[in-house]
Amino acid sequence: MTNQKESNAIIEIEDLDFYYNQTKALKNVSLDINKNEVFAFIGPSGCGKTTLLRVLNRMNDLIPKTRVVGKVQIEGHDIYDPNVDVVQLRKSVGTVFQKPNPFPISIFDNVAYGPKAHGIKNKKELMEIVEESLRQAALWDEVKDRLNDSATGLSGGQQQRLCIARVMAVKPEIILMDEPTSALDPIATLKVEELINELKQNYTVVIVTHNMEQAARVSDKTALFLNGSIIETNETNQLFTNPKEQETEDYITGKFG
Ligand SMILES: Nc1ncnc2c1ncn2[C@@H]1O[C@H](COP(=O)(O)OP(=O)(O)OP(=O)(O)O)[C@@H](O)[C@H]1O
Repeated sequence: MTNQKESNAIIEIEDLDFYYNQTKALKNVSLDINKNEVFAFIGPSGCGKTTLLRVLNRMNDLIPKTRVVGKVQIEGHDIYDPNVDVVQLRKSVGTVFQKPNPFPISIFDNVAYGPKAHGIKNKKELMEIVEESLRQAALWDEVKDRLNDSATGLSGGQQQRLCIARVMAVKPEIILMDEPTSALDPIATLKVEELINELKQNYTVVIVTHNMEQAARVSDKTALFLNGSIIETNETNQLFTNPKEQETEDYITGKFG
C-alpha cells in the first residue's frame, strides 16, 4: 500500500473507515490532496470512489445508518466536528453530479440560486456573479443572449457546464465531480475536460471517473481504489506509465475491472 503525505494539502484524510450500516465501504484510507490540483479517483465499480467523494462534503450524512471513523480535515478543520456548519461546508465544497441536473428555471436563476440562498439580493451584484461564473464555465458566449430562457432547453453538455457555473457562483474552494461526463457525447466531454484544466487555476478539483483516459488527460494525481482501499496514489503520468504496485499495473492494463 502506498499512501502519500504532503504539506500543501487542502484536504487531509487520515485512517478513514466508512460504514453503510454494517458494511465497511472504505478501509483505512489516508490521502492528501493539494490546493489547485486536479485529483482523480479511479477503480472498478463499487470500490468506494463515490463514497469517498461524498465524505468530503458530508453528503453521506443524508443516508441513514452511515458512520465515519477517522479524520477528514479541509483547510486544517475537522469537517466531522459536531460544531461544523454543514451548509457552509457544502458551500466551500461544491458538487457536480453525473447527470446534469439544472433546475427547471431560467439560466440566470440557476446560477443566481446559490448566491441568493446565501443572502445576496442586489441585482447588479447577482448579474456580475452570474456573468463571471458563466464565463469561468466557458458557457457565457453561448448563453449571454438567452439568460431568461429555461435551462432545460440547453444541450446536455451546456447543462453540465451550467451546473459547474452554478457551483462556482457560491465561490467554493473545492469542486467535487462524480463522473461529470458520463452522460455527455465526446465533444461535450472534451469541453468539460478543457474546463477542468482551467478550473485548477482557482479551485481544487476532485474527480471520480471510470475512464482511465480521462483521468490521464485531466488530472495531476490519481488514486486507484480497490475494494474500499487505496492501492496506489501517485502523479497521474507515473501511475499510468510506471505503477508502483502490481495491482495498479493489472488494473491499468485491463486484467480486471
Ligand atoms: N446508499 C448506500 N447504501 C448501502 N451501500 C452503499 C450505498 N452506496 C454505496 N454502497 C456500497 O458501498 C460500496 C462502494 O460504493 P461506491 O458507490 O462508493 O463505489 P464506486 O467506486 O463509486 O462505484 P461506481 O463506480 O459503480 O459508482 C459498494 O459496495 C456499494 O454497494
